[in-house]
Amino acid sequence: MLPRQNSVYSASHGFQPEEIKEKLSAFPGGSVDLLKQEESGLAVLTINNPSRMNAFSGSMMVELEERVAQLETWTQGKGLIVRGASGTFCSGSDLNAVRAISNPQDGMKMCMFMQDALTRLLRLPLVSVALVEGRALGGGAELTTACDFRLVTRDSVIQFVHKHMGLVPGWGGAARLVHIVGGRHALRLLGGALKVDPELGLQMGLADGLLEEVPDAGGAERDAALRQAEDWLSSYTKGPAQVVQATKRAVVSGRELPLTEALRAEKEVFGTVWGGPANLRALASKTKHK
Ligand SMILES: CCCC(=O)SCCNC(=O)CCNC(=O)[C@H](O)C(C)(C)COP(=O)(O)OP(=O)(O)OC[C@H]1O[C@@H](n2cnc3c(N)ncnc32)[C@H](O)[C@@H]1OP(=O)(O)O
Repeated sequence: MLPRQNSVYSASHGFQPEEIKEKLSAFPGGSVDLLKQEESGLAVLTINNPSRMNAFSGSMMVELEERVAQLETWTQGKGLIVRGASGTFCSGSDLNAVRAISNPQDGMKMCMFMQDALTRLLRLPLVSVALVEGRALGGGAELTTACDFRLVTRDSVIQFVHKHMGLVPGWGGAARLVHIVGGRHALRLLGGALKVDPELGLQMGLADGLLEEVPDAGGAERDAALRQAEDWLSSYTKGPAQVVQATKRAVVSGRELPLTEALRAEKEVFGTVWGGPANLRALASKTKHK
């Protein structure tokens, strides 16, 4: 199979996704649900395993990769919200599955598979937001870093508990955390397994916004958090999908590539919108930026 354009690993790194998918599928439970709203160009990805605080079973890891593949081909998409079901984000990998694949070979394969899926998630040409309600622990904390932004609710805690588990992040979370908060804060969060409440998250730059509390508790409050996240995201997803996607592509290049390569990549992206329909419309209407 040809390596995917946005993948981290290929066969030359010993990456055999089909093999690890088969192994992971032996640990079922829960689901990863994708709801695409064609009209608005917004999608909601829900990590859904409430009886285990939305921990990732093996089959959910496989489903996550499948949902990312679906989003990679969504030409009309503009934004993505990643959330957990039933008012909590995600408690990391399912410890029952982890125990069963705790040998080094399977651990490395699972690590490559999840790093690859989450890197492709972050590289999607969509503006992505993790809506963090309740707890985001271990791999759940890593998942929040695979989104462009993090919005948190008053009750939220993001905690890289890996050190307490005798681990370090294995889903790409350490590398991404350093990019988000810098090496010093990343070392504090990983080395101290600090509980990041909204205040600390905002102060360190891990959180991009605190959502308002809505007095009516329960299901209505959870929907209210989703509505608020959609409103927040809509400032960045206004306009044609082609322009939103081009903007995100230019940022991904700038974020990941050395300057000369990033500039060349930006030129390629620029070529996709220069003289395009949105550009011609703006020129014809003599847009003023007051
Ligand atoms: C590279 C990836 C690294 C990783 O992700 S390692 C995994 C890191 N995550 C953890 O260690 C989470 C361990 N769990 C906890 O700390 C607590 O369950 C947690 C999330 C704080 C919730 O506490 P409480 O609100 O008191 O609820 P509880 O403990 O009764 O949990 C409810 C049920 O959910 C289960 N659960 C929670 N997190 C899980 C997980 N990661 N894997 C498997 N099962 C998990 C928990 O065992 C309990 O199930 P049950 O009701 O006893 O059958």
